[in-house]
Amino acid sequence: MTSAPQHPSLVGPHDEGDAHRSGFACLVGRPNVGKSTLTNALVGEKVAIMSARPQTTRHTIRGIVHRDDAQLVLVDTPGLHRPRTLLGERLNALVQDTLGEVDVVAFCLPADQKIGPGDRYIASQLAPLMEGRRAVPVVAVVTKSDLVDRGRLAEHLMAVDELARSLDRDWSAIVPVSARDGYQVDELTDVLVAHLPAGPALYPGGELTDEPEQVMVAELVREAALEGVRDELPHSLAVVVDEIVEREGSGDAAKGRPPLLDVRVNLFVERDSQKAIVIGKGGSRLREVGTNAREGIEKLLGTRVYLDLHVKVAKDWQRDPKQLQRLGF
Ligand SMILES: Nc1nc2c(ncn2[C@@H]2O[C@H](COP(=O)(O)OP(=O)(O)OP(=O)(O)O)[C@@H](O)[C@H]2O)c(=O)[nH]1
Repeated sequence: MTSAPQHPSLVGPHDEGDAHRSGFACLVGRPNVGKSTLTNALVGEKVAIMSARPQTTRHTIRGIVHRDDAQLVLVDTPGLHRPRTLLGERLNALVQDTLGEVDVVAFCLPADQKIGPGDRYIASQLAPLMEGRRAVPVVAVVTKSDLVDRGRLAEHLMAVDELARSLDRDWSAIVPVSARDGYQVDELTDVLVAHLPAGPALYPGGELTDEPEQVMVAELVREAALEGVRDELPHSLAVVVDEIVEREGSGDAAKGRPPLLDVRVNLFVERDSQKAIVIGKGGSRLREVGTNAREGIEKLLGTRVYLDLHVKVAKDWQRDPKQLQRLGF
């Protein structure tokens, strides 16, 4: 008796239909629909910063799904929303640019919420991308399926189908998933991979993300700085990493002592009153922010970190194009 190979895809030559595929997928959807959680479930490790509150994902964070037969690069976009400030407009422009370049778009609609104006707005933005010679396929992903029973899920799937029809389009597929339970996450990967062109891996093996370390460090500091004061500083905080440098002579490979990194970070707020909130009485809050953020940064970079935080006031940075550029938006 012969036993089946454990990894069939590793054994034997690929025939034509089995060619290695690689490319980009972009997750879009209203804030809080589960894009970051789904990215993490697909990639299998925590790469994007998650939050119970909407709109913390400001940067395009990519995770990479490595398989023997494919490499899928995921782009987790900031929530596509109606622009209110210049920053909002920039984010939307960024989203549109990203969408035009990817091989497939995954449009996330949560199972536990009726389709609303926000979803319709995004669908209307996607519609033009879905036609013409360079049409981008859009897969409708029904997230958080674990929160509803089968009957409601079936109803929701029909409503999602109807949403495309109302725009005279068709989704390439409709896939219900639960990132929490892992339900159909692999199936979704299969569906997305099927839309990628044949090609070699775009990024080397073990690499999980091509997001510059600096952006991820900034996200960790931003998360820690907003903890507990989001209502007071909703969108008024920008975080920029000034430098990450290894302290000379700090590491000793022979003794297994990792080097110490000096990480210098600027936090920009819009008003003096906000600066006071971030710093706290006698600097107590800022110290706490530093401790919490440092823990995450040490995990991310895999070494000891000395975190140096500076809070600065940059008036009305959200509305000023020059300031925005300086802050990396
Ligand atoms: N029950 C359940 N909850 C989920 C699932 N996926 C995400 N959530 C929760 O939904 C909330 C929002 O998830 P995120 O992944 O941060 O949503 P997002 O779309 O990335 O949000 P933004 O960054 O604001 O655009 C979090 O509280 C998650 O725990 C799921 O599959 N099932």
